[in-house]
Amino acid sequence: MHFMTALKAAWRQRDSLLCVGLDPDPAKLPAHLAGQPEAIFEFCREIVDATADLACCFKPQIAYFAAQRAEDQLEALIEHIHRRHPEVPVILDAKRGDIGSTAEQYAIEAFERYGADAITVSPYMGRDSVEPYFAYPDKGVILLCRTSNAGGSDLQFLDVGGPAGQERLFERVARLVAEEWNTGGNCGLVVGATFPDEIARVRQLTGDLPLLVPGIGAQGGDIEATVKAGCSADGSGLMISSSRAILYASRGEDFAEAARRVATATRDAINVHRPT
Ligand SMILES: O=c1ccn([C@@H]2O[C@H](COP(=O)(O)O)[C@@H](O)[C@H]2O)c(=O)[nH]1
Repeated sequence: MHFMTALKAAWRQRDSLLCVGLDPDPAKLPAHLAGQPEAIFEFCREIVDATADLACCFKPQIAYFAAQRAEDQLEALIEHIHRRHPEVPVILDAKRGDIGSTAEQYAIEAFERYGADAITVSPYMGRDSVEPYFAYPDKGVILLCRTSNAGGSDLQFLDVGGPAGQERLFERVARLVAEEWNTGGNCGLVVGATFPDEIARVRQLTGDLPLLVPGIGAQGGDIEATVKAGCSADGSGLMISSSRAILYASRGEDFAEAARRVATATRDAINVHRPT
């Protein structure tokens, strides 16, 4: 199924714009799992099973798995999500960016090895660097636009000119993706919840394009401001991502129940502000 079709169905069926981020940090795993050979998989599997009915998508961050030589556990986790929760799409947060021939390998890794439904990608090497991902017509390609970190402004706020004589780099990215690169209808953009004014600007420039919005929870982004700035006309359009606040709600044996409680509260806090 096309990533966008699956995402829209998950938004609707689950009545949720919450993306559950899967960033398994070995230093924060519950004590009873630490040291076990498949600890990362087991931890994430329990989180996934406890939150799947609350989430419009899952977002494993590849660095947390690769750093622990746990790519096999990432493969097993995505396979588990597809088998047990086939209606919840998986975004591999990899932020890849390289010349076309190397991007082809990254695309094989994300979509064929891991079986991800979508990937995050940097747009800064230009169109030919993202085309290999577009060669997979059913897969989502989510491009960095206005990232959630403060230092994102160093470059993303640079004035690059443009039709009106003044345009910030993230605005150019938003326009380029919405107007020129999204010919297959499979693009989205990353815009941080820590910058609601920029979310509103990106929404203004991109119509109904799906936005992946990290930065609530541990990074302190404002849920109400995010939802009001970013929802599309039909009250969807957002994948609002939270990782640490959900994953580490408890370090005890009740970690999955605690994660479910936080995920439920986050989904509800988002829904309160959605236009009806
Ligand atoms: O601009 C960005 C792009 C990606 N991320 C990723 O999202 C999560 C955020 O984790 P929290 O624990 O919810 O803060 C993490 O995987 C980042 O790599 C981002 O934060 N900002």
